[in-house]
Amino acid sequence: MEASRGGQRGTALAHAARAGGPGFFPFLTKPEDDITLEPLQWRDERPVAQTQNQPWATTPTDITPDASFEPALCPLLVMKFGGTSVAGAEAVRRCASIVRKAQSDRPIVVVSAMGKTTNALLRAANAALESSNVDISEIRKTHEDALEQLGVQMPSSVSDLLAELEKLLNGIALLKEISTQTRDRIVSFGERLSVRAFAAAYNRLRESPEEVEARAIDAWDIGMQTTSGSGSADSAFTSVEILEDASTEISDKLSPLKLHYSHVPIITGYIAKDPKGVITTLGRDGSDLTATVIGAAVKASEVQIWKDVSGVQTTDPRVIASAKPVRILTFEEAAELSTFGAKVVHPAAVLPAWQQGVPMSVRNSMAPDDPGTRIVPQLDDEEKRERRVAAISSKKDITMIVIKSSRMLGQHGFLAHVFSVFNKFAASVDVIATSEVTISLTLDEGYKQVDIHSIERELGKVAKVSVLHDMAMLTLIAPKSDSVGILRASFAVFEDMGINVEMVSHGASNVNVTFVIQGEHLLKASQRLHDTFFGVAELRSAVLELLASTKFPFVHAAYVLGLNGSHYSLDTTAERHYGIPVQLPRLLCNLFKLEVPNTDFTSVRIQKFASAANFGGAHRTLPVNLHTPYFPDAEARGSGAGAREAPASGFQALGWEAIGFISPGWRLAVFKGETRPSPTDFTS
Ligand SMILES: Nc1ncnc2c1ncn2[C@@H]1O[C@H](COP(=O)(O)OP(=O)(O)O)[C@@H](O)[C@H]1O
Ligand SMILES: N[C@@H](CC(=O)OP(=O)(O)O)C(=O)O
Repeated sequence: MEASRGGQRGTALAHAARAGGPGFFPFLTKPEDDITLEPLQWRDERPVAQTQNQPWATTPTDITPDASFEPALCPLLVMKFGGTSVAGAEAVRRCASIVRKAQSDRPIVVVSAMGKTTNALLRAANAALESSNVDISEIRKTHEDALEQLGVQMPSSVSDLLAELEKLLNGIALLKEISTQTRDRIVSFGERLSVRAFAAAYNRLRESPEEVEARAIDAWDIGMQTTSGSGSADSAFTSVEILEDASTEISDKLSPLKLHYSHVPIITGYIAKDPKGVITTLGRDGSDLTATVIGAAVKASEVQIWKDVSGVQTTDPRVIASAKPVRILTFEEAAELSTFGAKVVHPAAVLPAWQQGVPMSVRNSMAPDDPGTRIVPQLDDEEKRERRVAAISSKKDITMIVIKSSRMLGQHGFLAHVFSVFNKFAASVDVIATSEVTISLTLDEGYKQVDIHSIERELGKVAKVSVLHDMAMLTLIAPKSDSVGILRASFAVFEDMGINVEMVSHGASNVNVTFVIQGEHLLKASQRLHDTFFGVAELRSAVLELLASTKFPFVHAAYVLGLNGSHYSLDTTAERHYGIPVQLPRLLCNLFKLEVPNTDFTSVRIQKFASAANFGGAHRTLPVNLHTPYFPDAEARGSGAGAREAPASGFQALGWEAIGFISPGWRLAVFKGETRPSPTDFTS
């Protein structure tokens, strides 16, 4: 946590947190309730791999060995490298050396297609279909160049695969048709090529013949079997499911490595076969699912998802540059985050690891020493205290359907009928709200093509139906226990921006609040919400930094500024008075606005604790602190006695509403309404 970053600042943050809230204004925040999570089978008896890749892992001595655990069996570590992490020779070499360093943890490696190869394969298939143009030069070049730059001779398996791919595309060009199964077969080449290149790169790094060799493996050869069907070309959706028995077979195939780590398996992500031997895919970004299914099957010490970002960020860093890393998430939070649009892990991938209690992490292959994000069953108490909003995710291309019917009034079966229509057209509903006569719900069109017209026509027989296209969903991953403050702060943002919230889903999940708004507002609203929930920590640090570095020649340091809407009327005296850094009141004011939106407090004042003595009674001060209430009564003011305990009512009688504290020794005074204290109220 940030508290460990430095002396005064650290203490202050820890102190503020202890005072009962995550922010500077603990007197205005409600104490946090516990987050309740689904019960999990947490296998803490398993040995945990111990490497520099897992700085948080418990030491083996912390672990009580399970009597049923075969001592000679050592756990395996699953490491998945996404396409962005293996986009070229340099990237592949970097990842191979990350794996090599983790060798003592017996890694099982899962690799995606290099860079954007899956997209290139889909383009090649379309070109063959639509213009009989067979061209694999882009795909060939990606792999040939990488191997050449790695100083590796082209493995015959790679040239064989390229030849097979070309043949397949020629077939499509000739027949002028492509089934979804054939399309899955075409995209499977991406992963089949990349594991062979990765294994070759790994073996090139080996320094002695004793060092274990890497072996490229197609996932179906270790038992990755699904039902029949196909994956979507452009979304995480797939119609296939991994067969229940797959887990036993995967375990049978890979568990011998626990006893004798004979080779580094480099396994294709994303692809599988059905029982008839037809190639299937797990949906776009499906390699994460391959990794967690393997991790769960072998009860891995951890499943690491290596990407090109330092773990999960507070929001998509490509969209909002000020996104920050999230250090820890619960499985539940990670699952909600990816289901509601964050490209963190494949939406289905968290579940297998969660069910088996196998910890996960999201790491950065460009910065392997960065701890990234840990995904764990539960937060500890301190982490819970610090948690407000963990992250924000969003989805565009959402369709909202509003179904109005008086038939709903007091009737049963109406909802069942509505859902039967969605079922008939295989449309999956995301968010839903109902009233006596209206049902509002959203469909994610980006996820899966849905025949909206037919749904509309069918529902139109029993109700008035409106379809709103181009809607967007903004989801805050935040504990339900803190939802009042979060909803208040979010609505303040929407109100300020004049954005209509069409639908809110809150309470259905322990950890998420979802707003449906018009798509055109998405970017700006995400930015503002992100500033609201994640600008605070930065501001807090900046304020404390300034306070720490400010030498107050006069211990009593004020000043006052307006908080009128977005206009800050910085007090003109601030710069001259008491050496207060000119940016401090503004920072403080911004911080206050973020933490306590919709406030009608009009001024903020900072002061040094118990300062009166230093003035020898020559000034007046109001060192009031709601947590340790002090109040200068009439006699005390100007007496030099400084802080005296007094009832807050006296304070309010002056029209001054509240005072909190910033850090030990510093107080923050906040004044309400039109009362604007004059500097003479504070100084002699
Ligand atoms: N909340 C988030 N945290 C981290 N990355 C995110 C988030 N939302 C979106 N992303 C994006 O996801 C990208 C990584 O996804 P992707 O390119 O599919 O990785 P990979 O190829 O490793 O699976 C990041 O570069 C980042 O821009
Ligand atoms: N190659 C597949 C599967 C995958 O998981 O890729 P990545 O790990 O790069 O998201 C895709 O592009 O969808």
